[in-house]
Amino acid sequence: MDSRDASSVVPVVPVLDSDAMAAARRRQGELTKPPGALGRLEELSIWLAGVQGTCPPRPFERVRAIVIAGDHGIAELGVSAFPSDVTAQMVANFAAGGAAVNVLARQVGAAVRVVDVAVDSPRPTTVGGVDGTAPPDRYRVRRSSGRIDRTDALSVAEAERAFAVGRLIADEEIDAGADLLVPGEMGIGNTTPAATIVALLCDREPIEVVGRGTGIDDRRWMVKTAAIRDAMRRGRPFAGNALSMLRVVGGADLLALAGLLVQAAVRRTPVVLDGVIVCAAALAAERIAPGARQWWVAGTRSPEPAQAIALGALGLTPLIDAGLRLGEGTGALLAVPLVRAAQATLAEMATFDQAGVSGKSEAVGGLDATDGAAVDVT
Ligand SMILES: O=C(O)c1ccc[n+]([C@@H]2O[C@H](COP(=O)([O-])O)[C@@H](O)[C@H]2O)c1
Ligand SMILES: Cc1cc2nc[nH]c2cc1C
Repeated sequence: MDSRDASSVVPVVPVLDSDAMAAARRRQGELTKPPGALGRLEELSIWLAGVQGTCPPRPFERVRAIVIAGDHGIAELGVSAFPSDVTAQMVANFAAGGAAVNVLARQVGAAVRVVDVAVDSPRPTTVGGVDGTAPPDRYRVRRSSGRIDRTDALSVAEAERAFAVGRLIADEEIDAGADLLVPGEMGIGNTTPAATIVALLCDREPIEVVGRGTGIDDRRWMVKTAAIRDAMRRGRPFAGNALSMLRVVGGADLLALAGLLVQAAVRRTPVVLDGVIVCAAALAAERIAPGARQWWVAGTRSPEPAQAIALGALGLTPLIDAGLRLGEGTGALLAVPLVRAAQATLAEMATFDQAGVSGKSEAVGGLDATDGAAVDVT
């Protein structure tokens, strides 16, 4: 996992289908609407053609929300408004179908899978596999990740395992037919390692990345900022190697998320990104497997400052900005109807020719068919 063995896990990421994207861009210009009038739906539809390799793109049939759960030793410092016990309690709530992610997944016809990679409990708190029949030990890396201000989050072996678990989850889901993945997470304290990773990868100060997480007061904010500072000091020597950095100042959940995001790209499967933790993992994943970001769309804007920094570095702009700061994949699930709308409009709208509508634009200033529409989403 350190520089000597990182090369063994650098996967090759395929590129989007540029012919399908060109066809989608052309078709957008022929549909019965002024050029660019469907705003971000147009750019999204072109991206969908690129990821599916076909124009028009197909409707999504199997959307999967995958909540990666893990605790963090740094929580014992008081960097969160809640105690670590809440992680396991929320995992039980996910299983019972009572959490926000369950409700929002039902709204968009997605199933929720919860994976305990490092919850602070003696035994795994979740069932295993796509259908809940695999041994949960297969996915569990350890009991809570280490306290990153003074120890490594994981050993080298644990980190390799966590990254492999994320890749395994993506493979299992895609093999079972998933055509759109929505990764989320649950873990008290996890905004601290997420902010640390973004600061190190984007060369920012702790004060620029620290956020209020679950809603901390000023006293906890100061403790959290100092924790990020101390963790950054430990992580800085690894800033050139994203895998090692996740091992030292991230955690099992962040590594599993990074593995899942990389493998989704390798398997040509689109992903909707959620809040600050998923985006921190995505930033690291793009460093591990350059080009992986082409396969992701940013679903939601989080008020956490590190998320905006991560997305800026990835060149991604969130589809919605509704003030969500829950995690679990909830913000990303809210964006799924927009992704579906992009597919449906490109696939189902009539062209000017078909509808007998005059398609010649008289816009002053020569409004271009690509204005506001065919922007490069990579
Ligand atoms: O997704 C986000 O941007 C987000 C922002 C703030 C908090 N969270 C969630 O809250 C937990 C982490 O917050 P904290 O304060 O314990 O670090 C974790 O379970 C996340 O899912 C998530
Ligand atoms: C109750 C609760 C639910 C959550 N879901 C994701 N992070 C969370 C943090 C808390 C505290």
